[in-house]
Amino acid sequence: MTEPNPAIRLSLPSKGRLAEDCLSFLAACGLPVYKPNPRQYEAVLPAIPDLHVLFQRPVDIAVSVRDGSVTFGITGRDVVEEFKGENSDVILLHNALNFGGCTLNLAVPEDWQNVLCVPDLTDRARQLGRPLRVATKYPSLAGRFLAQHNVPYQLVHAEGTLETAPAIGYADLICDIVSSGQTLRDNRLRPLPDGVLLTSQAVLIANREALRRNPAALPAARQLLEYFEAYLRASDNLAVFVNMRGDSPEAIAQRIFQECHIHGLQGPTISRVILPQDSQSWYAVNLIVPRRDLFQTIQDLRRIGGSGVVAVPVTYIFEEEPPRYTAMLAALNDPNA
Ligand SMILES: Nc1ncnc2c1ncn2[C@@H]1O[C@H](COP(=O)(O)OP(=O)(O)OP(=O)(O)O)[C@@H](O)[C@H]1O
Ligand SMILES: O=P(O)(O)OC[C@H]1O[C@H](OP(=O)(O)OP(=O)(O)O)[C@H](O)[C@@H]1O
Ligand SMILES: [Mg+2]
Repeated sequence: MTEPNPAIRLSLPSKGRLAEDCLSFLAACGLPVYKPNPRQYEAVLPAIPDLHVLFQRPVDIAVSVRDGSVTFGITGRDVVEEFKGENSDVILLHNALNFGGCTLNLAVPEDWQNVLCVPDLTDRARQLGRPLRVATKYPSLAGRFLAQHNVPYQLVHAEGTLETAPAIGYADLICDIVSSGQTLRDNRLRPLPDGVLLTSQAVLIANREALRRNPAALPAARQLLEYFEAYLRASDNLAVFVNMRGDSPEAIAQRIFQECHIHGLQGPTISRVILPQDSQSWYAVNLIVPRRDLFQTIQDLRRIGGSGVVAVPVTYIFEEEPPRYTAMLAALNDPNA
């Protein structure tokens, strides 16, 4: 096997919520990661042998890609937004990898009865006669949001479980990640409905200058994006096969166009079923349909004479060009960026 190119680095989460889901996502995309030694912070991705895979903390991934020491990274959009800095070289290659979904929220103690929305925080600070102490690991995003909403605030930096800060007494409220909301409830905190700073999920980022400097990284970017896009597009769809009587493929297509809600990606593929003796003509119809439309599709196909509907998962749907790769090339060629 080719040795990885040390200059083309992909950093993946080493721990926390994203670590396992990231490896499962890559494997499901057909890009499994092989870690020769479980204790080592390096690995290979046999499908893209040029890539040198590293493992880092999610925050450190955002920082390493920003600095250019790492070319590509998969981490949460929340940490990318917090750490990318002004006029940064971080470019978002894929903004929705469909795991690590969460929001960054302001949450207050449940018993703050008069605080139901963000503007109420300003009144609360006035009553207390001092800025509100906000515990967070996102000082930049939290500071900007609170300033925009004219809330007098003082940030309290905290590591570990922030949700205990108000009960212990070293902060008044928190700004942290929420997913199911269970951690907030366990700590008698309540999210403010208009206090959502950001919706996050796992994203693929790259360093613009590292890509410009090293054109050998472009085929790796292309392959990552091809597989990610084709896999994510396919995971929402099913391939449906059904046999149908009819005089001709065109006649069956007409019935489908007139009677069905679902027509497939471009249109149905219809091919003749060869029978041992020449009786009636049968045709096999193939369609790609959104998973959520399966029930409707089965009913539609039955109504127009379909029999024996088979539905199977789709692994990949490749478009002619991965749109996000084209967008990446445009971002690299933009002389103002
Ligand atoms: N409950 C959650 N559900 C879904 N995604 C989450 C959740 N909590 C965090 N994330 C995502 O995972 C990323 C890493 O968070 P996590 O708490 O796992 O990191 P960590 O490595 O434990 O960091 P730290 O040591 O600072 O706590 C976050 O930046 C966010 O994008
Ligand atoms: O809304 P929920 O579903 O309860 O999830 C939110 C919690 O998840 C994350 O912490 P995590 O559990 O990863 O632990 P950590 O504090 O050690 O990072 C985050 O920091 C919240 O505390
Ligand atoms: Mg954590």
